[in-house]
Amino acid sequence: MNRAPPIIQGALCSMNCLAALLGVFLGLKPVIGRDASQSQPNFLLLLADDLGIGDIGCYGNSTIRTPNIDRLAEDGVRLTQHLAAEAVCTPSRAAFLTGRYPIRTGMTSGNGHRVLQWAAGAGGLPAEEITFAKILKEQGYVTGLIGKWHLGLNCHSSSDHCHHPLSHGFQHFLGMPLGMMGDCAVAEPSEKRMKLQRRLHLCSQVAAVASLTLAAGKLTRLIRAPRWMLVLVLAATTAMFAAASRHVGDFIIYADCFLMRNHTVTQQPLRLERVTGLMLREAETFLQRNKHHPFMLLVSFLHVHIPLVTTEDFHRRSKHGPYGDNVEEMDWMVGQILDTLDREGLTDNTLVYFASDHGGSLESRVGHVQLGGWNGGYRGGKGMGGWEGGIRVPGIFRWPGVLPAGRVVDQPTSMMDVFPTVVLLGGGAEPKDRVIDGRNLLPLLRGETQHSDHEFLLHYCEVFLHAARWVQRDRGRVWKVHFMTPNFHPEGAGACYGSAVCPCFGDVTEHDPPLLFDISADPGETHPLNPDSEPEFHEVVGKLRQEAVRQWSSLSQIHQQLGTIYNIWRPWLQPRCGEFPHYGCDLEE
Ligand SMILES: C[C@]12CC[C@@H]3c4ccc(OS(=O)(=O)O)cc4CC[C@H]3[C@@H]1CCC2=O
Ligand SMILES: [Ca+2]
Repeated sequence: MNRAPPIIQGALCSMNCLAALLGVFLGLKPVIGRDASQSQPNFLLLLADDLGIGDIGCYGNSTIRTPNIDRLAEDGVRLTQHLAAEAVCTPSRAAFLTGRYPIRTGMTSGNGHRVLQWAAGAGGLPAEEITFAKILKEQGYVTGLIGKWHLGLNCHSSSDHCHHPLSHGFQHFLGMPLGMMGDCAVAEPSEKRMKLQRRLHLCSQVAAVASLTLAAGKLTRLIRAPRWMLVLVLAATTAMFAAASRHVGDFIIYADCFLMRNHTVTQQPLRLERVTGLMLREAETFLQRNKHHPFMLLVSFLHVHIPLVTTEDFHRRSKHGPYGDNVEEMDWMVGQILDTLDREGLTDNTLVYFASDHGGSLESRVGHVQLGGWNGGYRGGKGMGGWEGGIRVPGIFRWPGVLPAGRVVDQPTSMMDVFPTVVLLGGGAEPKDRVIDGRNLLPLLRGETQHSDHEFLLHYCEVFLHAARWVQRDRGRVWKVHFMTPNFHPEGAGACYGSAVCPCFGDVTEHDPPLLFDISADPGETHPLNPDSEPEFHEVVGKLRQEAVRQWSSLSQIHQQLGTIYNIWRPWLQPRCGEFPHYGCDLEE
């Protein structure tokens, strides 16, 4: 790495000293040079599922009430250009936990699968990947995960738990190994059921046509077979597929929608009406039990993913239908957890972080009722690799006395930055044997620097590079180019209505020259620049192309964990409780 010449080092040193003095003036405690064993802060990480950045008050929403999240921002630092590494769940969460782009960890695909699709699939976060939970555990932290995982479960048998949270540094787990889905409530819109049913119908139609062809062959004496055999084949295939497609919904509820407590399946199928209370109670007991010990607790909400499971108390409370009710309930849950932190005297020594795994889903709607989130003034949403609405997420940090209250940071930051930030604060070190793409956020959060440590951020959709961002520090500008964008349906609609998410390849437009935006001046990506309007067009595009090639050549060969063979349902990997023929259980009180 290049070292700065002595004169600049001197200047940097005095800048740091000034920043430190300013910190003391503002009442902030120094954090550098702390004795890790005495002052390891606790970490409470709160992660929403599918929440749009425009859905909370402190990011501009004036109709959904989120007083608890807003207070977190008032008392801490709010990031306005905080970015998920991908616009869907599995790759984004893998990057969050490892600090690495999903293309490095294999937590992506090149075939349209996008996320892990079955709890009984074989793909998942590889054992050799290092999560911040693993490092913090080694540093003496008690680590816990409550809620959604979606990073795999088993490799070879239904209980090897090779990808389970407890194999990745978490010591306590209560939650859904896959995550909440529309199909967990047999509700509309469905994410998997409809597609599976469509496939089964297609199969039954093919079988019917084959049987009819046989019949015709027999009638014309071209094929020899007894008539009863034909009738039987025709009836059996259509009955089988009709029955199968009718029971697909029940099958998914059983196969994917269940709770695990550590290594045991404790509720199958999940009892939707009880899960919010269960998660809250678990968070409370975790905080009480570990208040005398450094801890890291990740509360990975099942809110605000469809089917928008909301308790009776919050029904029809918001002005935004079932989605708004669900956001308001999640905000209330945040308040309950923060209250516990207060009651247990943990607030001052706990760094709290709040974010969403990616942007709100524009396609989640039934008729004209919108069931997905709103991404403020940003274009696009969940599943769209490059457009800002899919990847720009809320990002709030609070640590009283250490981080300035009410600070707003507009610089680009990534959810991958949480990895080095918590690892270093916890007294650990970043792994040296692999590329870590995240950057320590502490200097930026404390105001010791005004600049993002990222010069480039690349925005992949599966393995396809859809867009890239360059922070041109000397000019204070943030550029973004789009190499590919999804084609919307209907044309110009702003989303891929009729599908769960937009595709990453195939039905996309490749831009040559790429679309260029000055994100600092045009965050809504409304005015693409061209070589005539922007003299730096070719320089910026060239720079970003060069970075894309540089990063591509730094990758090593790796198995795609979301590829088809790892991402299909394997009966022998199916976690279950109960005994044949009475599968299912409820061991949670
Ligand atoms: C439709 C699909 C199966 C469902 C896949 C899906 C499910 C849940 C998602 O939400 S989250 O990212 O976990 O929060 C996202 C997706 C996106 C891809 C969907 C799959 C495409 C092919 C297929 O059969
Ligand atoms: Ca999600």
